[in-house]
Amino acid sequence: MPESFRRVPAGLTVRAPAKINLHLGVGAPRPDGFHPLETVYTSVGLYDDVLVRPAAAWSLGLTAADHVDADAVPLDDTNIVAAAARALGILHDRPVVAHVEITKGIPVAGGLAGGSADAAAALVALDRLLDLETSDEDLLHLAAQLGSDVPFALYGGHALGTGRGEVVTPLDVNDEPLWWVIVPSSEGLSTPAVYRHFDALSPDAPAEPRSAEHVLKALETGSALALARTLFNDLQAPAIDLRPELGTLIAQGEEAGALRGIVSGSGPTVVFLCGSADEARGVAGALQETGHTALVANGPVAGAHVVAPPTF
Ligand SMILES: C[C@](O)(CO)[C@H](O)COP(=O)(O)OP(=O)(O)OC[C@H]1O[C@@H](n2ccc(N)nc2=O)[C@H](O)[C@@H]1O
Ligand SMILES: Nc1ncnc2c1ncn2[C@@H]1O[C@H](COP(=O)(O)OP(=O)(O)OP(=O)(O)O)[C@@H](O)[C@H]1O
Repeated sequence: MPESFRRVPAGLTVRAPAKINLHLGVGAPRPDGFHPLETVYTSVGLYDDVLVRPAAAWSLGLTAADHVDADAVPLDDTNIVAAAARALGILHDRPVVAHVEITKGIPVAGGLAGGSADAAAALVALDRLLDLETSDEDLLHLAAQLGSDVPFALYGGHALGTGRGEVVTPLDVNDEPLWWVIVPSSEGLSTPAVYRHFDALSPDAPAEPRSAEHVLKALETGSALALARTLFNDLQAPAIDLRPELGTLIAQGEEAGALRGIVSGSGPTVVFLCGSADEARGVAGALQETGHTALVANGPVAGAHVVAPPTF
């Protein structure tokens, strides 16, 4: 092939999903301030995309869906995507620069790990763009440095999380699709603030977090109803104490036909597990009529993955 026909790929897009904690058991804080967790993560089809293009200097842009508060995302060095680029640069001892464009579908500070999804997507995208050939082990290590939820965003699927949430073991369980209605709030909640409120409300929390055994058994059956009965979140009580309207919302969605409603992670997003796609659409419609944003999504879905072929 003549040299003039050889084109250098101009960019690629990596997509990463939101997460929901099917079980979130939280223990008393460790000496480093983090809380020991036993959690069961699942990924859902609500995504952020990270597009990277070759560039001589670092730049970061953002486009956001209507239900996402774009103003709440910093575009300076404090963006977790910039931190991901710095971490890759340190590992490979070279500058990691690119033009990066985040397209956000995951609400900000919503308990759905949107920033973590961006970090995981950026690690994969920048690694590919710059041919860094980072090993999976190193990617997971960098992910854990960036945040407790970031390793799971690389895996997707269903997984057990231990440690502070960063030790992820993929679960080989029934992959029947689960149907969710996701109801974000217009204002986010700070994850550290919700953990601090957990400490204030539960001064005698046991060192060991509550076991995920019931959710794990229910997942094996593939029954959404069995799973609904076992959903559990230790951060729900502090999140509702900070935002009492979340309790009302949960009751409203359950009355509208959801099998169960629960606060997602540190909140304030509430997620409703439904029996089918039709039931999810019905619950979403009922909540939309009362003025809520209600998104229908299913899962589990893949973790961070390339979605667009290189553009030329
Ligand atoms: C609530 C969850 O989303 C459940 O999966 C996660 O535990 C939060 O994970 P994340 O946002 O990736 O959290 P990180 O960025 O690692 O930590 C942010 C802050 O949350 C608190 N934090 C987080 C994880 C953990 N196991 N214990 C904590 O106390 C700490 O105050 C920490 O400074
Ligand atoms: N790329 C990013 N996307 C969203 N927020 C970011 C990003 N980079 C930095 N941030 C900051 O991180 C904070 C938390 O955002 P994020 O959306 O990850 O919260 P979350 O979904 O509650 O996370 P988690 O469920 O992991 O606790 C935001 O308020 C924002 O200031």
